[in-house]
Amino acid sequence: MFQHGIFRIHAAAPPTVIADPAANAEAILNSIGNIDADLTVLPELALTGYTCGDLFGSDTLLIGAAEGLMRIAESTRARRGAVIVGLPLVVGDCLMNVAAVVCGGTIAGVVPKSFLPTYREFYEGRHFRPAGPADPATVAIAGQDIAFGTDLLFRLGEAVMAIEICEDLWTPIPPSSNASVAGANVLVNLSASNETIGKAAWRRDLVKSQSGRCIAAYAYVSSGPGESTSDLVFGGHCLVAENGSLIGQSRRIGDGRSPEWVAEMSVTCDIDLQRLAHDRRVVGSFDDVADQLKPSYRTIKLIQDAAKQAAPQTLLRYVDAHPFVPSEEGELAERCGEIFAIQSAGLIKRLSCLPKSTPLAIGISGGLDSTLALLVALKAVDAAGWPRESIHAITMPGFGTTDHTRTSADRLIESTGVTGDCIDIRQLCLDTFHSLRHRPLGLEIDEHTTVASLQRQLNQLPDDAADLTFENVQARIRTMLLMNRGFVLGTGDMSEQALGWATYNADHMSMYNVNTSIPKTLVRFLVRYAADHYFDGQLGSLLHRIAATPISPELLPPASDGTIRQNTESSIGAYELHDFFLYHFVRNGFTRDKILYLASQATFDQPYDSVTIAATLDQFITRFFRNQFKRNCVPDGPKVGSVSLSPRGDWRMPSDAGGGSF
Ligand SMILES: Nc1ncnc2c1ncn2[C@@H]1O[C@H](COP(=O)(O)OP(=O)(O)OC[C@H]2O[C@@H]([n+]3cccc(C(=O)O)c3)[C@H](O)[C@@H]2O)[C@@H](O)[C@H]1O
Ligand SMILES: Nc1ncnc2c1ncn2[C@@H]1O[C@H](COP(=O)(O)OP(=O)(O)OP(=O)(O)O)[C@@H](O)[C@H]1O
Ligand SMILES: NC(=O)CC[C@H](N)C(=O)O
Repeated sequence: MFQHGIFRIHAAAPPTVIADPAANAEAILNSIGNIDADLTVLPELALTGYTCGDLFGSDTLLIGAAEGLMRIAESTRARRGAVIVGLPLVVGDCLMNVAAVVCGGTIAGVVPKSFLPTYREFYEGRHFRPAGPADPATVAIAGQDIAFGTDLLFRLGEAVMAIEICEDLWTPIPPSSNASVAGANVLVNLSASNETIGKAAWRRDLVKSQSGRCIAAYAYVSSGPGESTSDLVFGGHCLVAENGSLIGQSRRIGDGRSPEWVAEMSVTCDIDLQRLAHDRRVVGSFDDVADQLKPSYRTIKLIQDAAKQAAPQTLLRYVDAHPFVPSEEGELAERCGEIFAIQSAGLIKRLSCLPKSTPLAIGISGGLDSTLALLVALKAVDAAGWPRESIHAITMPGFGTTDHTRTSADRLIESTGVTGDCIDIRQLCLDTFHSLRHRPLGLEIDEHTTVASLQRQLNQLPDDAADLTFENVQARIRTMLLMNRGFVLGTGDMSEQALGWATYNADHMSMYNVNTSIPKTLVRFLVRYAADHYFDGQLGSLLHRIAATPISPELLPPASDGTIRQNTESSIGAYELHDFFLYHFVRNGFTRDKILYLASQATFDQPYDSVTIAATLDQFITRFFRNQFKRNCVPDGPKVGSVSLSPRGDWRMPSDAGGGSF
């Protein structure tokens, strides 16, 4: 068993020899012999082949299948993990289509198929009896009584496995639905599902949606092309899904890749059982149906030799370094389009509650966040039929404003047809320092100090000069000016809120914040998307220039060459790390150790060493807890994704909770 709740599943459709159990057992053992997995799943009736027809009536075939099962069971004495294989089994006076679970050298239990397809190309009812209330609780195999029934769950470490067989999944209420409510988190399907046009997509959708509905892993293995092709062709489609997402799938006949005939299909995937457990706890409605469940389930604990439990350390699961930014271009564009539409729709509705053409005030810094808010506002006023002039885009240069962002801001305002204004806030700030008797960055000021003289002195300060009041006064003056101008559109993004990287009651406050649920790592892609799809020409190129600007609050003076000195990421750590932590901390509820482990498996844009990653995570956790008081009074704004920090909707936490133990 891996650490951190990682459970490895190998799903395989080995070569099949119709009606030759010994050959099939041999092929299975050859196929899975070197596989190191917690669970190996093989197809429906894999020991005989699914397409044996009336040969299922042959004693020779049935005895051979039982012998094949014993061989596979024996092989698990020397291997890690459980194996689940399909075979025909005599139960009382009938023949049943079953899945046998073997582990640690023994047969742990047998689960029969509940729903037999006997329509169109299928006629299982001719050979088998479905599971039913009269089924025995045990069945004799090679002189041993083995647990038998659809009420069996198999526990291996943190995994609780339930089994269904092919058609079971294609019914309105698959048996795995009840089993999941009874505690199963790994649902297994042994299948023989032939390929016809469009069926693979349907099968994949069923697997994905059942894994999502049951908040579980779902492993599906269909018979391979070695089955008889008298009438049907089987593709060997193996799929593993986890809570609605496909984690991996094998090749299959008809997948459009050559060569078309592959004897053996398989896929190996790592499932995250801790993530599933977290999601089940969070979705409180998940087991509301529990008291309507039929008879209780029997749980069989699988025993394996302790010496064989050590697992490989290389994770097969892809750990996305940028969970908020899809790496595939098409998916990224689709996501940006959807998010931009949600942001605009949120604002359009809010506008509908205001007197027409109320001034919408936005502070335009030339940075990414305010640009995105402006673009959303443009979309919203256009859609609401308000004139663009109702947007009041105001630049408010201060002591730290650089020419680069100032120029971007001016050009942005010019090229969008909004009402523009520029208010130099420095005199107001100087007056405020006087009133507060505050020495900005330690500099002496008196009645002779002018904005120009103060700016000169500020520009000569060393790079490490710091003064929080100096920064906050500028931010608060800007907000005061905006608030007296109209309905203020907030610009702060979700990552800033997570870290508390905003001045309380300044850029933290607004009347509506369209960026409230946008992670920082996605902002530049949203701006680029808008540039490419809605605002082409000159404005489009300007937006691309803005998208390339370093992230900075520009509250401290620029460096002597006029460039941005205060780089946010060098103060608080890289946003790509913070967004990674935010996703796993809030969305998945993972521990510090688990987040560090996942970070060690991800490929970030920058090559951070483990010390930097750990230190940045500590900074994230400390800031996240310390700054809940800011999040507890944020303005309304649209949620766009599963991760959201709204104190009304998604993340309710006392402001005085300590993060010491996290
Ligand atoms: N704020 C945000 N801004 C931009 N992107 C954001 C984001 N939060 C998550 N994302 C991204 O969205 C993607 C999908 O997120 P992930 O956490 O995997 O989301 P997932 O659990 O797969 O759910 C996808 C969507 O379906 C919804 N869902 C799923 C299952 C059940 C229910 C229900 O109501 O019962 C709803 C869920 O709320 C979410 O909106 C990820 O790439 C994630 O990083
Ligand atoms: N020079 C400025 N002129 C007008 N508004 C400003 C100026 N500087 C900051 N603001 C306003 O304050 C908000 C927060 O500024 P800050 O620079 O701290 O954050 P930011 O997240 O980097 O924002 P942006 O990416 O928009 O610069 C900005 O989004 C903007 O609305
Ligand atoms: N073996 C089965 O139960 C096959 C039936 C299933 N509906 C399929 O076509 O894949």
